[in-house]
Formats: sequence, structure tokens, C-alpha cells
Amino acid sequence: MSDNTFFTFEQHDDGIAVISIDLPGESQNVLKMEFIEELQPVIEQIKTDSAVKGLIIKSGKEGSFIAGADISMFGKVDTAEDAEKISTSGHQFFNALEDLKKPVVAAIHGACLGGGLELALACSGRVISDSSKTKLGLPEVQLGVLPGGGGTQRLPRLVGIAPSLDMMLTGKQLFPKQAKKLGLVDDVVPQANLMKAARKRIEELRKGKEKKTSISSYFTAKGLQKLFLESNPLGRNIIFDQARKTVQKKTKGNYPAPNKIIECVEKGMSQGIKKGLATEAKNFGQLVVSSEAKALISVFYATTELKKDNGVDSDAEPARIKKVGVLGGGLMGSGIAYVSVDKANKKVRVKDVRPEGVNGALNYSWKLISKKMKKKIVSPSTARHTMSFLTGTTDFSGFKNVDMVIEAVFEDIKLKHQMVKDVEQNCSDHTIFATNTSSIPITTIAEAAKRPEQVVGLHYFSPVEKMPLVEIIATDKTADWVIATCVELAKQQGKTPIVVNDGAGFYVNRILAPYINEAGILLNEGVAIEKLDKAMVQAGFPVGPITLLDQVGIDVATKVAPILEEAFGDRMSTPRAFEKLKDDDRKGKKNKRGFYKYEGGSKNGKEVDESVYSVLGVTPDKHVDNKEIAERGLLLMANEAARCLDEGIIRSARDGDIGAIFGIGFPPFHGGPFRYMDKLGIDTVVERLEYYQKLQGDRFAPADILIKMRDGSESFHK
Ligand SMILES: C[C@H](O)CC(=O)SCCNC(=O)CCNC(=O)[C@H](O)C(C)(C)COP(=O)(O)OP(=O)(O)OC[C@H]1O[C@@H](n2cnc3c(N)ncnc32)[C@H](O)[C@@H]1OP(=O)(O)O
Repeated sequence: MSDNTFFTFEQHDDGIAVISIDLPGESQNVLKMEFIEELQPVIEQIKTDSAVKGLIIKSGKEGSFIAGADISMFGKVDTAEDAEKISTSGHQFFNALEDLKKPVVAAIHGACLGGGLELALACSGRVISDSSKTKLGLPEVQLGVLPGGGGTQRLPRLVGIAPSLDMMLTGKQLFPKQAKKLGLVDDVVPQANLMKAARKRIEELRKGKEKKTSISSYFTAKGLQKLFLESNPLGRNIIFDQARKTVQKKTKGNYPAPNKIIECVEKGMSQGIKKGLATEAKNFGQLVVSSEAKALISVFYATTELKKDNGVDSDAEPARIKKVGVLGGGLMGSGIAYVSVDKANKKVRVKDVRPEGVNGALNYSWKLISKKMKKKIVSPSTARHTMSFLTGTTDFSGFKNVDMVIEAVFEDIKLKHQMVKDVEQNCSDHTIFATNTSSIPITTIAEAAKRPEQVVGLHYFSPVEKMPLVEIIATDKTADWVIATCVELAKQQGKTPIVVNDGAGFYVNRILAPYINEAGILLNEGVAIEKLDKAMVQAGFPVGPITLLDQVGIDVATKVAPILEEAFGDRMSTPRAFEKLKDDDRKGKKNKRGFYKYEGGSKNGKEVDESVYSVLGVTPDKHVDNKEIAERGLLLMANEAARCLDEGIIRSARDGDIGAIFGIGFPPFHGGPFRYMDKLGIDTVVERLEYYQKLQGDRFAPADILIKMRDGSESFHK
């Protein structure tokens, strides 16, 4: 056995060599240049050593095979040419591995992502553990780059063009069974049998045994696609054209990586792997230095940092949460119950005044868990076991031992006060009272509490199981251990939490309001509904402001709006358009009366309800440039975010960026409102705000902090 810095190398009597990767001091294995340089001579040695019959590459770390190329390398290169060289060096190493002429099998347990999967693809075989920690994918697109270690060439050759594009364009990660089904790996075995399976695979490869594709697999939709479309140039063109259309629809041209991925695959499939790899390296280089990649990588680092943040400035420890109580079995309560039981593995007790409410919440979880069962992500017994942790009641029975109660009842202060009292009476002294209110100040809710230090806001976004953000709202009195406990629970629920201070609208709704209001003002001036939505979607938001209003509920928005207006004055005044629609009993999607028509079928929510214009008394014929619509919305949101930082509502620009991206869908390629302002330059931000202030009024007045920062030539991020 020889020791190296990044791996150990063992040569066994049966002729099998084993490289075990273990980067010192890191929780995840990543591919660094120094690591590759150290590995290269060992591969050369194996090539010439006749005693070595086969090689197994495994990880020495628990739960991490290789998480990809070291992302920190990307920040250190200045030019596209330098980044291209990184990719080319990787190609040389992976090619050498592929050309070894001896079976090389990757034995994978844990994250096998990006460059990690590309290494595995250069091996002659892959066996993986059936652990839930094992995930395979090429997530580079989420960082604004592309698989630069040969992934765009080897993956389509192994699993087919269409499935590989699907993996690379979405960055999705596959569970073991999905990876096997796709043909990405040869075998899935329990972790304890991984080395045995790798040895077996080496033997099979030595005997020239391929894993057979069964004849029936050609008669599946995928099999036929492969046979008729992928095997000829005309068919391949159809796939690439379709992929480009889908990309354009999704990205609106805001992200360069997806089209470059398609270009690499197309080149490689039509002109051979050598040309494909050269295109891959070139495109990789260009993307690494792009502003989009820089922004998306900053989002990766911010979320990684947040995973370690306990949310307070002290080292307060979180309390252990074994059981969660949820008050209210509506949409929010049901979602909260689901993430608590299925993601966080807590015992959950749901209370609703109506038995139907309780049943609704239980059914909600069962539907989502059944879906996972159907996709074979969980077994039927695991699904039943999870469900056994979720129970319901119409009174407070079973609440005595809950460690945290999360209320999601109607937005009514009297009711919330009653809940606080009920919880203090029916639960334990240590029980935390968390409220999911989106409009009532937490301080006001805590007024009814005997233990206000245990009252906190826990603001989820709808639908809870999908939206990644949780805002944790602290009052002056909330204890640090309570905040730390909520942060911990939110992480266990699979969420990214940001801790914010109490104030009207907290952070997310506060910065959302001026952006939505601006759409209302433009609408009142006669700008068409679909134009407003299109302009913001083109600018990078997942849905436009008017569609969002229909989804959230015009009644909900008009309930929050006066609270913000009272707190912040004229700059937040509710546009008359929204009030008029509320008076016309238009709540949006929920009562099928909104800005759009909700008639079911394909047009559901897609066709504007023209009668809105007569309710508003406007003719939708005003032309405002899309760029202006987008800029006004983005600037107002960023300006308000700057105020939130100045007032201590958010703890950092990092939290403000993540809150806006994960809570609202602020265009990720800008990296969040603070990175957006840094990118423009604070002087430009102030100049543009002042320009609109002159034309449109004082709602565009730049925040004080921006004026100060402009004068000091500062930026939010270093
Ligand atoms: C040439 C190639 O094609 C290009 C590439 O490979 S680009 C990289 C592609 N890979 C990725 O995008 C995966 C990124 N990583 C992840 O998604 C997650 O870290 C993970 C799923 C692997 C593990 O998640 P989790 O267990 O929650 O651990 P997490 O806290 O995120 O990470 C632990 C540490 O590993 C680091 N890390 C993870 N992946 C890394 C990577 N690819 N490069 C550098 N550091 C990485 C994190 O920054 C963190 O560092 P820290 O402890 O010093 O803060």
C-alpha cells in the first residue's frame, strides 16, 4: 500500500488494484488539479504493470464519492483560455483512464456529481450502493457552466442523446434505481457488497461480458427513440431542435450554458469525440468567466454557508425536536406537516377544528409519499412507516409532548392570540410557538404570550414542499435557542432558512410589494396584462407579477398591502387597480375570478380575462418598453432590499440575495438584488432610480444607504 496526499493505493494478491480517494480536511471529495497530477503516474504504473488485472476506484469518505471539480478553481481563473486549459487537462487524464486497456470500475457510494460522474464515465464499469446518499448527476448547468470533463461526450454515448440532454440541461440528480434503469450504472447493491460487486464486474469485463440490453427494452418509448431518432443525422437534428426550443422557452436567452451543452453534444455526435471534447473545453472556458456563472456560483456558496449558520450571533444550541404540532389543516398546514414528517422525520400531530381539515392534511402527505413510492424512491413499507408518524386531532389531545407548534390558521389576530394561549395551556413549558403568518407582526402575536421569548415567525412559501425558502422572524424578545431550533428544523425539512427581524412584511413580502405595485400602476395606466407578465418573465422571473397575484390571491395581497402602506407611507400605497378588483370579488385562481380565465383545460390561467379592463376603466393600449417595465420592477425591489439591510431586517446581503431568489424567484443569473446592484454599480443604481424618480415620483427615491455607498464607492459584496 502506498500513501499519497489525496488517495491511497493498494495492490491485492488477486491482481486487483484499489485507489481510495480521500481529500484531507474536506468533507467532500472534489477534483483538484494537484489530485489529478498525483494520480496520473499511478495510472501510468498500472498500465505497464502486468500483475494488475483491474482497477477499482472508490472513495475513502463516507457519503461522498466525488462531488465534482473543485468549484473554487473557477474563481481563480481570469480568462476563458485559462479555464479551457483546466478542461483540457481533465480530458487528458480521463482519456488516459479510458485507454488503460484494463477494466476500471468505479465503486460509488455517496454524491457522484459533475467531474465525479465524468470520472466514473471514463471507467469501463460502474457499480453503486443502494443508499439514499448515492446520487448521480451532472449539475454544472446550475452553476452556469457545463460538464467540462468529457461528460457532454461520454454520457450521450452511454445512455442516449435525449436522456443525456435531459440530465445535463436540468442538472437533475438520479437515485440509484433511476441510474440503473437509465443504463448509467451496471449494478446497484447494498453498500456492504459494493467492493464484491466491483470485483465481479471486473471479472465480467475481463471475460468480455457486456451487460446485456434486453430485446424488450427496444420496444419501450425510449428504446424506439434511440433506434429511430438517435441513430441517424436527421433524427438527431429533430432532437437537438426540440432541445433548443425547450431551452429558449425556459431560459428566455438569459442563460448561455444550456445552448453550449447542446452544441457540444451535437458536435461530438456528428464529428466524433475528439472534436466534441475540443468544443466542450472551449465552451467550458467561456462559461466559467461569464457573469451568469459567477452569479450562480455565488448562490451555491451562499446556500452552503447558510447550511452551517445557526441564525444567531451567539453559539446558542438548538433544542431537540422530536414532535411537531401543526395548527390548521389547510394548504399551508398540510404542506408544513408533510415536510416535517417526510423530510425532517418528526412525529407530527395536526389539529384542525374540522375533521375534514384533519383528513385533508393526512391525505395531502399520503399523496406526496405515494408519488415517491410509485417512482420507487421509497418502498411501500417505508411509506407506511412514515405515515404512521403523522396523526390528527380536532382538539389538543396528543399536544402535551410536542416540542414545537407551527400555526397556520386564518390571518386573524384574535384567533392567533387564542392559539398562543391554547398552546401555552395544552403543551409543555418548553414548547416553541411558531406562527406562519405572512402579514401580522410577530411582536403583536407575542403580546398574548406568557413566554414571548418562545414565540417566533416561521414563514413558509406555497407550495411548501416545493418552495426552498423559510423566513424565520425574530422579535426583540425571541430567545436565541428558539431561533437556532427553528433554523435547525427548517434545514431538516430540506429548506434554506434566513433569519430576519420583525417588521411589516418581514423581508420577502416587503421587497415583493413595490414590484407588484408597480405592475398595478402600469396596468392602471393602460399597459396590457400579458405584456406586464411577459416583460418580467423575459427578465428572468419564473412567473410575471400579475400571474403571481392570481396565484397568491388578490384578497391576500390587498390584505398585506395596507399594513405595508401604514408602515412605510406613500411609496407602498396600494394601486387602485387592485382595490377595484377586490371589490369586484376577484380573488384570483382560488375563486376562478382573477386577471386570467380559469376554465380548466389547456387555457386554464393562460388567457387574460378582458373584462378586467372594464372593471378598471382602462383601455390596454399603452406602450411601455419591456426593458423599462423590467428595470422599474427590479430597481424597486433592489431599493427596498437595500433599506431592509440598512434597517437590520436582514442580517446580511447574502441572506437578502438568497431570500429574493428562493422566495420570489428573483432572476438567479443576477445572483440576487444585492449582487444585481453590485454588478450595475451603486452609482448607476442611484442614477437610474433618480431618473425614474423625476419621471414617476418619489416611490423611486433611492434608499439612504445607496446614496452613502455611492459616495464611498462601496459595494455590498467584497
Ligand atoms: C469540470 C466539471 O464538469 C465541473 C464540475 O464538476 S462543477 C461541480 C459540480 N458539482 C456540484 O455542483 C456539486 C456541488 N455540491 C453539492 O451539491 C453539495 O455540496 C453535495 C450534494 C455534494 C453535498 O451536500 P452537503 O452534504 O449538504 O454538504 P455541503 O455543505 O454542501 O458541502 C460540504 C463542503 O463541500 C464543499 N463542496 C461540495 N462540492 C464542492 C465542489 N464541487 N467544489 C468545491 N467544494 C465543494 C462545500 O463548499 C462545503 O465546503 P465547506 O465545508 O468548506 O463549507
